[in-house]
Amino acid sequence: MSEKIRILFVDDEPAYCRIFRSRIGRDPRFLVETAQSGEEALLRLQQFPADMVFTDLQMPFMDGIELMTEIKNRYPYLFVLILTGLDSTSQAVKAMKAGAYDYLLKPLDFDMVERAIETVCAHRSAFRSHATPDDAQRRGFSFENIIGQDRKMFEIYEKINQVAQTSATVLITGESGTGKELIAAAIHAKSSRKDGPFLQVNCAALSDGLVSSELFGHEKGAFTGAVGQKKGLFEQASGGTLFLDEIGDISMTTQVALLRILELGVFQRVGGTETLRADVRLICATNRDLARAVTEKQFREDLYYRINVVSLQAPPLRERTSDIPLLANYFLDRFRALSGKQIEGFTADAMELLCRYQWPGNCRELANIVEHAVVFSRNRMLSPGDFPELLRQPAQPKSSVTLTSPSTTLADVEASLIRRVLEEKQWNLKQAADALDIARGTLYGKMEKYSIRKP
Ligand SMILES: Nc1ncnc2c1ncn2[C@@H]1O[C@H](COP(=O)(O)OP(=O)(O)OP(=O)(O)O)[C@@H](O)[C@H]1O
Repeated sequence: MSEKIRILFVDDEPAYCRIFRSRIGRDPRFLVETAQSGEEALLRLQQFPADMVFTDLQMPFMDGIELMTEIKNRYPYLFVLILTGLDSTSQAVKAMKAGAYDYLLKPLDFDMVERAIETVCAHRSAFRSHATPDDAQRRGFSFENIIGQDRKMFEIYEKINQVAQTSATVLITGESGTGKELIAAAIHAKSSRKDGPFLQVNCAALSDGLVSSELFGHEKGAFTGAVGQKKGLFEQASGGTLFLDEIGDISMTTQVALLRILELGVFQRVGGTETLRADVRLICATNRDLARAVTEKQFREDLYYRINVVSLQAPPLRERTSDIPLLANYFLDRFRALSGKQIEGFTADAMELLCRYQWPGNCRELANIVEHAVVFSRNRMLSPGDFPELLRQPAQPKSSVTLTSPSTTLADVEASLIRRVLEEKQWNLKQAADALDIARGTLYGKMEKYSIRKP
């Protein structure tokens, strides 16, 4: 570790700042700065390019979560760790959901602090490999073109590193737009086959007949239009990796042929008799529930087990909201460069909007929305008005829960009632709490619990 690790410690108690500085700052590997409020921390960060921030949760004015949100907006690549007392662990959970890397209990155990710093450093350096000078400020968050610093993503990176060393067939599952193709490309790039080809095919985009000929090739005259011999992807990808996207959509006939390749390592071109040997690492992806397709007899069970030797699940974006600012800025950089516009960033409101939206189309949808905003915005900062109305709509119309629906739970009803009363009271918390006959703190807690926010 040649460079010193820069740590900003934020706590409104000066004594805590002193202790932290003297205990952690005496380690030659670390450089420590302290701040006694969220506002001071933000000022400090302008001069002190920290690698990580430790912040107390409860502070007057700007609390730890507000500070973290602001930091994530301005410096999406920064790791934030939250310090909390035993009495406020529920807040710590909230902080984790809002993107904290970890939380530590107060009074601080400095061995734990050191371990936390070392874990952050390990993650940073393990995934730093592809940083270019332009990426400098995003050190550690790009892993083979995959952007993300949520824990779930680090788990993916670790798994990619592990499976890349083997030749096992990998099944990547996850909703559309979660980056399955990037993960497949990363496995290839990290593997010993990296100098060989990486080819991919979207099975859903091809008709049944075409999939077979695309994968295995065909002989001249094998079918109408087969005017010459054609090598399939299994031959073209020899020595490399073949990525079969939307594997759940292939026909039973193709499933049998694939099974043969996986079991015996051989195949034949369509219309051919020659048995060819495949030297290809196979990575498959699907956004379908393949296990279910197996039970419904739409997918062969034996093939399912063959392709599912190692499985990797790409998390949906709504489950790693802490990555939204990072990704939004990444896409902004990309499209700003293409458009030549001088857009500086996102307003806080705009970022909040992006972080609150559910992203059914995941990273692809985020990329599209940022691109659209960059193309059409006339402002230096992207603001809520630059984004589609869709983002401003509440996730679900919770205020209209059908009480007779068998799936309605007590929590649904409570959330619905709270939302309705808040709307009636124009989001005046005191009046709403009075109307519901609960304390304002309780109302606030329930709003947190059900993610109810003023639109
Ligand atoms: N973690 C990420 N970092 C950077 N870009 C991402 C990330 N995840 C997805 N993207 C971008 O989002 C788009 C969709 O990603 P990708 O094609 O890998 O998703 P997918 O899961 O394979 O989708 P589908 O199931 O629809 O094929 C691409 O432009 C990709 O570059």
